[in-house]
Amino acid sequence: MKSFEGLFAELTETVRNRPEGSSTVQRLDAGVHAIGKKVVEEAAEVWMAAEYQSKEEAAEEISQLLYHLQVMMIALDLDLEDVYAHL
Ligand SMILES: N=c1c2ncn([C@@H]3O[C@H](COP(=O)(O)OP(=O)(O)OP(=O)(O)O)[C@@H](O)[C@H]3O)c2ncn1[C@@H]1O[C@H](COP(=O)(O)O)[C@@H](O)[C@H]1O
Repeated sequence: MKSFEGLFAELTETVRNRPEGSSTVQRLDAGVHAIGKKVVEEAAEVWMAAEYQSKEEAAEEISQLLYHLQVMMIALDLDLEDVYAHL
């Protein structure tokens, strides 16, 4: 099973190698504004799933929000320690 750290390492590698067809590369190329919109959209989907859908659907939305937050971290050249320092 993938962890937060494992996904971040995978995305960092993906961005370094820029493989053909990577949606992560496309999202990063679209820039911070587009990534920010996706973060807000996924956060709203987490909220709606939490209130009106199943726990499993909420968990899936949360995983997608975590992914888009990691894309934002990479766009801003933040690493895990930069964020963990504030936890
Ligand atoms: N964990 C994720 C992940 N979570 C969410 N998403 C993206 O976020 C979208 C979910 O948003 P929505 O439900 O709003 O779907 P949508 O409306 O079709 O979204 P858009 O594609 O239009 O933005 C998915 O369709 C994916 O594009 C992810 N995309 C990639 N990953 C993982 O990231 C890694 C690298 O992926 P690639 O860059 O595609 O190789 C792989 O391990 C993937 O599993």
